[in-house]
Amino acid sequence: MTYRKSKIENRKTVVILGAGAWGTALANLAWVNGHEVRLWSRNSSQTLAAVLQDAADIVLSAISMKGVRDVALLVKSCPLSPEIIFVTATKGLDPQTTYTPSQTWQTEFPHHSVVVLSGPNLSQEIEQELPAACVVASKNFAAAHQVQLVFSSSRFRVYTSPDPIGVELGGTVKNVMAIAAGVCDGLHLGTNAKAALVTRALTEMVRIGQVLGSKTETFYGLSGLGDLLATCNSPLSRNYQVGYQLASGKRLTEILNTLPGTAEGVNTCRVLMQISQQQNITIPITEQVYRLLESEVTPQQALDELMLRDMKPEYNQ
Ligand SMILES: NC(=O)C1=CN([C@@H]2O[C@H](COP(=O)(O)OP(=O)(O)OC[C@H]3O[C@@H](n4cnc5c(N)ncnc54)[C@H](OP(=O)(O)O)[C@@H]3O)[C@@H](O)[C@H]2O)C=CC1
Ligand SMILES: O=C(CO)COP(=O)(O)O
Repeated sequence: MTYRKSKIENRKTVVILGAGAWGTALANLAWVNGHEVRLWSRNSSQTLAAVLQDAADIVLSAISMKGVRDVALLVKSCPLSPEIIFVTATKGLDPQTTYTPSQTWQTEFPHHSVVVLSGPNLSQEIEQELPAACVVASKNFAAAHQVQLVFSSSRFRVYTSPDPIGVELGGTVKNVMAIAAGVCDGLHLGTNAKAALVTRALTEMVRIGQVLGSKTETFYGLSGLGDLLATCNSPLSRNYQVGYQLASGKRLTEILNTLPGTAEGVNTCRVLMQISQQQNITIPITEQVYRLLESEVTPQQALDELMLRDMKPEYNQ
C-alpha cells in the first residue's frame, strides 16, 4: 500500500515492514509529515522487491521479533540502494543468537546505517493523535537525525541518542517488567508495592544494560524509565495484560490466544534467562516472571520469593 501527500522539501520515501499496530501508527506519523510511505507485510499483494524499488530512503521494521531475521534475509535478497537507512522499532531479542533487532539488521547489512526507534509509545494513543516522545539512536548521528526529521511533529517529539543498544534494551527489557507490574496490579498489592517493583525493575534493567555494553544514563531516559512507566501503568500494554491475567489465574496459552497482537516480554524473558546464565547477571524479577510463565510458581509464590531474598544494601558498592 502506498500513501502520498502534498510535496514537502526533503521528502523521503519510507518503506515500513510490518502492518501491525506499531507499523501502521509509524506509517501515519511519516505520512502526515508529507513523506511517501509504503507499508508492506507478508500478506501484501505487492512483493517486497517491488515495494523497495525506486530508491527507498528509509526502511523501517516494525515486525514482531519472531519474524525479524526472516524478513531481514528477504530484504537482503532484493536489489537495494547503498544509501538506505534501516530503522528498527521491534522490542525483543532473538532466541537463537540472543541478538537485539538492531544487531540482527546490522549483521545482515554491515555497510548500512541502522537506527533504533524506541520510547513510551503505546500505539493506540499515538493513533488517537495524543502527544508522545521517542528516541532515535545510532552510531551514525547523521542517520539518526534524518529519521528524527521524518517522524518529528507537534504531536511526536523525537530525540537523538548515540546509544542504540541501550535504547533498544530499555524498550525490550521493560516488557518483562510490565508483565510483573500487571501481576502486581492483578493481585491488588497496592501503590507501595508497585513503586518498589518499578524502581527495582529499573535497577535490573541498568544491570543488564551495563553488562551488554549500554550507557547507564540511557536507562534514565525515554526509552528506559519512560517506557517502563508507560507499560507498567497502562492496561493498553499487552505485556501488562499478560501479567494482570496471570494474576487472575488464567493460563498463559489462554491469555496469548485472546491477546490483541504481540506480547514480546514472554519470549524476551526466556532469552534474558539464557543471557543471565551465560554472563552471570543477577535478574531476580525476570527470573520470577520466567518461573511464573513456565508455571513453576504461582503469582503469590513469585512475590514471596522476591520479598524474602537475602538482605542487602540498595546499591552494590
Ligand atoms: N503496539 C505498540 O504499542 C508498540 C509495539 N512495539 C513493538 O513493535 C513490534 C510489533 O508490534 P505490533 O505492531 O504491536 O505487533 P502486531 O502483532 O500488531 O504486528 C506484528 C507485525 O509483524 C508481522 N510478523 C509477525 N511475525 C512475522 C513473521 N514470522 N514474518 C513476517 N512478519 C511477521 C505481522 O505480520 P502479520 O500481520 O502477517 O502476522 C505484523 O505485520 C513488537 O516488537 C512490539 O514490541 C513498539 C512500540 C509500540
Ligand atoms: O512498547 C510499547 C509501548 O511503548 C507497547 O507495549 P506492549 O507491547 O506491552 O503493548
